[in-house]
Amino acid sequence: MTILTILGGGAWGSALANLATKNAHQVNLWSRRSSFELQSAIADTDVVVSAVSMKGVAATVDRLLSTNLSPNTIIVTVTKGLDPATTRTPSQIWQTAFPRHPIVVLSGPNLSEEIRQELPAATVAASYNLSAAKQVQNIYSSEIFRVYINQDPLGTELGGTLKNVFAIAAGVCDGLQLGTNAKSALLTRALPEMIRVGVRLGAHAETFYGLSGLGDLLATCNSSLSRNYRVGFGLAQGKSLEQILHELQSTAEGVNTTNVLIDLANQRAIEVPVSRQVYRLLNGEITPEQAVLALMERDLKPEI
Ligand SMILES: NC(=O)C1=CN([C@@H]2O[C@H](COP(=O)(O)OP(=O)(O)OC[C@H]3O[C@@H](n4cnc5c(N)ncnc54)[C@H](O)[C@@H]3O)[C@@H](O)[C@H]2O)C=CC1
Ligand SMILES: O=C(CO)COP(=O)(O)O
Repeated sequence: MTILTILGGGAWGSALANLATKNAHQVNLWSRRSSFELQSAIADTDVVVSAVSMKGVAATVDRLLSTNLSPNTIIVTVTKGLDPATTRTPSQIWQTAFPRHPIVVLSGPNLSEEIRQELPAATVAASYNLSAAKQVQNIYSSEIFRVYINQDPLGTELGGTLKNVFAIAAGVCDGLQLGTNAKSALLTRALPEMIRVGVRLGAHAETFYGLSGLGDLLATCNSSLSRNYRVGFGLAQGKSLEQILHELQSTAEGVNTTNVLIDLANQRAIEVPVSRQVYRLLNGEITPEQAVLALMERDLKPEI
């Protein structure tokens, strides 16, 4: 039996707590509204899982730094976002704050509502520390949750993060009823765009063809369970971003990720045509129809 402490009691943190409990592990679920102190939640813990949204990562890191976490504790991050201040990923933030702890990224096509219903799913535990990735694989694997491992945490994390931008675009595509051809073209062109960004940031291209890249892209872009998809769908219906986010009452990381991604793309001259239209749409510069037209009228070029 392993003792886990899950930080963040939102949709994903709760689902991950259930998965671990069903595997007979001891789980402490802590959130900033908990009545007990973080120090007591992490006493004797083997694994800390950070399941807070991007806007809570810095504060959660600070809180954990103020505890006396045992140096052997594995830190798992499941946040799919980018830090607006530094453009860093959550695992990079955790690794900087806890340089001696093994950091594992857990990411894949894992819509929390389906996991809650105990439908079968697969995911990836990725770390530079293979032994830590294997421990997380063993902790979480079950007949309903199949966990693979790899040694590209950055690529694994960026797949789950960047696909949210395209999930917004996919929601627009479906909301405007553009058809199956358009949707297939969008998802296919999304993948090289994710790879272009990922490789420039130091990730391996192959990782994006796996569960955490293509897998999560397909799941999120094809499901109305996805909050990011619902953002795009709502924009296509003429709703304001503010209204959509108010109705969601939950985290849609793609909005912040798009803004940070465009900053990064501008700084490093990375070509991100689809993301750029999502950015212009989210920032009220164009309508959904104009975004589609802008993509169709780009200069003609070879496919690869
Ligand atoms: N829901 C899903 O299907 C999946 C979500 N994720 C990722 O997991 C992360 C959390 O998502 P959800 O649980 O779905 O979101 P949620 O909106 O249900 O919960 C967000 C969590 O973050 C915490 N939080 C927010 N701001 C905070 C702050 N300033 N300080 C401390 N804690 C703060 C909240 O208390 C809550 O526990 C996101 O990055 C999301 O992309 C990853 C895989 C699946
Ligand atoms: O990352 C997810 C599924 O893998 C959840 O997607 P949303 O955040 O768009 O709901």
